[in-house]
Amino acid sequence: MSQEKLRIAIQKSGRLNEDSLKILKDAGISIDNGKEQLKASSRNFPLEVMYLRNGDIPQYLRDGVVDVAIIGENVLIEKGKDIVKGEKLGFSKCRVSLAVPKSLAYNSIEDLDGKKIATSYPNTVNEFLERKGISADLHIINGSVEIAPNIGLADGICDIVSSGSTLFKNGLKEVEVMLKSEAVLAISPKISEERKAILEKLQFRLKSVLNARTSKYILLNAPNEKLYDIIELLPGMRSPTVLPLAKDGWSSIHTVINEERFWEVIDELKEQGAEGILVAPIEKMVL
Ligand SMILES: Nc1ncnc2c1ncn2[C@@H]1O[C@H](COP(=O)(O)OP(=O)(O)OP(=O)(O)O)[C@@H](O)[C@H]1O
Ligand SMILES: O=P(O)(O)OC[C@H]1O[C@H](OP(=O)(O)OP(=O)(O)O)[C@H](O)[C@@H]1O
Ligand SMILES: [Mg+2]
Repeated sequence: MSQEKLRIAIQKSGRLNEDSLKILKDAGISIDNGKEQLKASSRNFPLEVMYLRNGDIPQYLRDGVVDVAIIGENVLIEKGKDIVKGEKLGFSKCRVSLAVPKSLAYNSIEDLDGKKIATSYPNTVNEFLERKGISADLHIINGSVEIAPNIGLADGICDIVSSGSTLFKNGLKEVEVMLKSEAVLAISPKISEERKAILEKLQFRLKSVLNARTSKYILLNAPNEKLYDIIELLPGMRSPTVLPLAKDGWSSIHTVINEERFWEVIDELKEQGAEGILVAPIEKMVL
């Protein structure tokens, strides 16, 4: 059997680390994780894990030192345009935005012309401003960007926003959303054919986990005369399963539904006479 292993980069510590390891675990991949180790192997999947800084990962992918990575899409946009973007992984959702002090009157992007902007994402800001025909003076810093206007370092900032609480605490307001981001799989342009075959297996497993995370298995009881109205609200993977109940004139309907869709139709289901609605998580979903 081939000894070939796929090398994956995971953020060493920070916002992506835990969810990245969790998605691999949910995909049935066990990683022997000595806390201080920078490298680890899976015992049940041909995978070698390298723990790296998120910001360094594009370069490692470019050089082919790692084959694949879990990384914030915003980092790829900033410094990994040549890296292949794979599946979106549904966690670490955020946006990259421009913000200015609350007290500043802001009407349009033109208000930033000639101003000083502090950021860790110079390429993203430059591209955005260029598209808008605006030129600004960028001040590149690596962290605590939101404090810059308060200490007289810049007129505005560009940084990651999620809940908005960091902006709020620093007396800033979000004025332009430049892009939206979440964790993605990123693939080295130098990956070998042999490792690509392992990657395809990994992608298949990740897709099954992601499908399962966004879907629910639902069971409900319905009076037979309402069966078809209820089924219409619940398109299943192929079609819902209908089983007769011991009680005459009633059936049980089982189906798989996107969780958001479930909340959209719940009131209608009840109006149509659905009872005893159970919603259960799905562990894996192979389509
Ligand atoms: N507040 C947030 N909410 C949601 N996602 C976020 C948030 N902040 C950052 N992210 C996402 O998580 C990624 C990692 O962020 P984190 O702050 O842990 O690391 P970093 O400082 O950008 O990178 P490095 O690993 O190089 O130190 C970011 O690139 C972004 O995609
Ligand atoms: O809108 P919010 O929910 O407040 O999140 C946004 C903040 O989160 C990130 O910083 P992080 O906490 O990762 O700290 P860091 O500067 O050490 O990366 C980002 O750089 C913002 O400062
Ligand atoms: Mg951060």
